[in-house]
Amino acid sequence: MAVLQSFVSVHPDSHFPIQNLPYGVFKPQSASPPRPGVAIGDFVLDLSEISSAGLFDGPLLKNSDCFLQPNLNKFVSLGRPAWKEARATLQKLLSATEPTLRDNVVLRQKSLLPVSTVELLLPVVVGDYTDFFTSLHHTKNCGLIFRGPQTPVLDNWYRLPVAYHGRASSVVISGTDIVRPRGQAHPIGSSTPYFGPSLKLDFELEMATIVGPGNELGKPVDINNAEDHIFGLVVMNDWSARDIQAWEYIPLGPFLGKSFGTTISPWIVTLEALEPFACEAPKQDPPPLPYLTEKVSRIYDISLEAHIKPAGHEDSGVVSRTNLKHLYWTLTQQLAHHTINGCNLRPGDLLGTGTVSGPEPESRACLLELTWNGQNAVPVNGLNKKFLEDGDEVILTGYCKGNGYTIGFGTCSGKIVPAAP
Ligand SMILES: O=C(O)/C=C/C(=O)CC(=O)CC(=O)O
Ligand SMILES: [Ca+2]
Ligand SMILES: [Mg+2]
Repeated sequence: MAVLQSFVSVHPDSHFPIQNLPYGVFKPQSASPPRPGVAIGDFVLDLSEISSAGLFDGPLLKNSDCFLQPNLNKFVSLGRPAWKEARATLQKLLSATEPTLRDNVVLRQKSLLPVSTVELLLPVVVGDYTDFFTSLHHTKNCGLIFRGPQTPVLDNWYRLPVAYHGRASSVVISGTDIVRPRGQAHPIGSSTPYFGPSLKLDFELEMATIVGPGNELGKPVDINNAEDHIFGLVVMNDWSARDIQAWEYIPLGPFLGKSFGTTISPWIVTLEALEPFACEAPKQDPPPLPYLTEKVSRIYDISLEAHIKPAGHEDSGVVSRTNLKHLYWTLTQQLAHHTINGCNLRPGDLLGTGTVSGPEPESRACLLELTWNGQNAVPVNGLNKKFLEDGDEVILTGYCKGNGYTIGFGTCSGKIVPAAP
């Protein structure tokens, strides 16, 4: 079957072919109001223009103002039938054989803008952010490093997707500088804690679910309907100060070692675009309780990479290659578990998967694991790196290789700048 093509020319390696159409929010100029868009090749299609031109003409979206909003929260709240209708409309409008937009010079000039000329913003207002801990490999390694060899993975971990409540106010868009946090730490062998800029600043390569329709307070989401609440995924960096974390986290879990910044990629890739890359989730032993047992248990085959561009360098070097399919708990189990006590999720909520470490040493997805808490160095462009230094930039990316096209997430990047004086 011929691969669907757009009239917009798309490089074969582009993350954004017509098969993808991820959603973001942008400003054409710094003074213009934010509006939703989809990425196509090196362009962004302005959905407020497409909506104002009356081209969302399907039954669910024809009278909707969801694309005239400064964020995607309203659109993601509408649910999968509306998402499918929007995707069908946009795939038709952008296809090589459809004249409506292709041959309308005025509308094309208004609505198709080179992405290099626009400012990308957070795609949703994130009301709440939760971070799970669902890679067995990451959990085992952190357990060995922080708690020693007795019981690196506790029994509860195999029975439920462990998580902590993160901080939504410091979720930032790719490209935002990250200020090195200051805090307390307690180096081994020292009797009093230290206060100052973190000496063990790290990244965590993760993905995150963007919640679509929420659930009412007191009404849990059934595991077999959980997918209806997932709009799509982004790549996420849960920046982590390991020295602050190690000293503060017992007994209540991560706090200031993580709440100083969390970066997400600008484009939300929908589950519809990821469908060809769904694969069977790993077998779970012991079997989960009924409320976590799915009729079909799936995850996605998404290659993930972490690169570091050291301060003063022109090029970046890869430090981790992993895959979302290594996770033990599925995205739907994470979401259903989050609501099982009656907790309500709301459109635009962000659910991090946790660090996506795989089984091989090169698939360890943070410096804590790669350097074994600073005991070893990782080579980056001829340098030996332990933790992040001021001026270092971390660039995360994710993609799925299709037959003749790539579905990608673009990049999720951030540069470390010196701590406040
Ligand atoms: O094992 C621990 O004490 C915690 C390790 C983490 O940093 C957990 C975390 O943020 C969740 C994750 O990314 O998997
Ligand atoms: Ca994390
Ligand atoms: Mg964080």
